[in-house]
Amino acid sequence: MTTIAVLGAGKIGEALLSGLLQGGREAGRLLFTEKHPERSAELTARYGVEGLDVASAAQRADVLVVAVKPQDIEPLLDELNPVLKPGTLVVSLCAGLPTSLFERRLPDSTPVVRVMPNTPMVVGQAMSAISAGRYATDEHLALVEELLSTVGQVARVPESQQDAVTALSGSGPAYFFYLVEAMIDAGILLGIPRELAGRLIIQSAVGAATMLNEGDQHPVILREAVTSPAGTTIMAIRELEKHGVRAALLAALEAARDRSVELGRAHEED
Ligand SMILES: NC(=O)C1=CN([C@@H]2O[C@H](COP(=O)(O)OP(=O)(O)OC[C@H]3O[C@@H](n4cnc5c(N)ncnc54)[C@H](O)[C@@H]3O)[C@@H](O)[C@H]2O)C=CC1
Ligand SMILES: O=C(O)[C@@H]1CCC=N1
Repeated sequence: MTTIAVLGAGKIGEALLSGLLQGGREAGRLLFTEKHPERSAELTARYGVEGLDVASAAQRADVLVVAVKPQDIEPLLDELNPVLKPGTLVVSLCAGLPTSLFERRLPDSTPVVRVMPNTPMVVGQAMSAISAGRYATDEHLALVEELLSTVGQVARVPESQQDAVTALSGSGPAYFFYLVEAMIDAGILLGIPRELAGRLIIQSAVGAATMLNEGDQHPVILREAVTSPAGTTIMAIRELEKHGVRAALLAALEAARDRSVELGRAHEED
């Protein structure tokens, strides 16, 4: 069985470890590195997974999953370069960083797969998009696909689409959390106690998501079915249109895509 080491066990690194364990992977086949010792001890206590240094992880693992912030990639690549075993698959979860950066900074012909996951991985509901680097074969892609399909859905995309994907599904959960937060505030405005407002909105979100996921109807049809002539919903929709919410979403996702491009450019030909 493949041994996987997560390099950088922060929010998404932990989501992956916990998702893989829930998906049935043995703790003994998972490793992680973490530069903060207290964080490392906390994760070992929580999941029974061993934390170690980068050189030992590179020796023992078949797959190294890089999950540090894009801004922290340089020192990690410097550390990894001299200790990487030939043929080890490097999987990057880093927003914006192209596979070419890893290929340039790691030993010749290192297979690299770029992934954009998202945090619903902790509940086995991730959306992950994967792209092969220059030296990654179809078998490498299939291995990453198999691994990530235990924690959610996986789509193969050309690497040229990864910045846009980052704006859509990578950051996507944050937009929904933001909407839920704002709608709960609206409940407070309307005099509903916070706990009840939370229940009403969260269950509405779960119900709507299930209809989108399990039914075969377009979101427009589903929204129209709620919008009665001269009813309540159309009054709310008019306000959303008046305040440019659709245009705001288009601009927001464009800004997220642009930031992903910028994060990659910061490491061009260093
Ligand atoms: N948080 C999210 O929703 C998503 C994050 N990502 C990507 O995942 C990566 C990690 O993001 P987060 O988990 O949110 O960040 P985070 O800051 O929570 O985690 C990064 C972890 O890496 C550790 N670290 C940094 N340098 C290290 C090194 N040289 N060796 C060992 N550990 C080191 C840090 O101590 C920290 O715990 C980023 O590149 C981000 O773009 C991708 C998709 C979604
Ligand atoms: O905000 C970020 O940069 C990361 C990448 C996608 C989601 N979170």
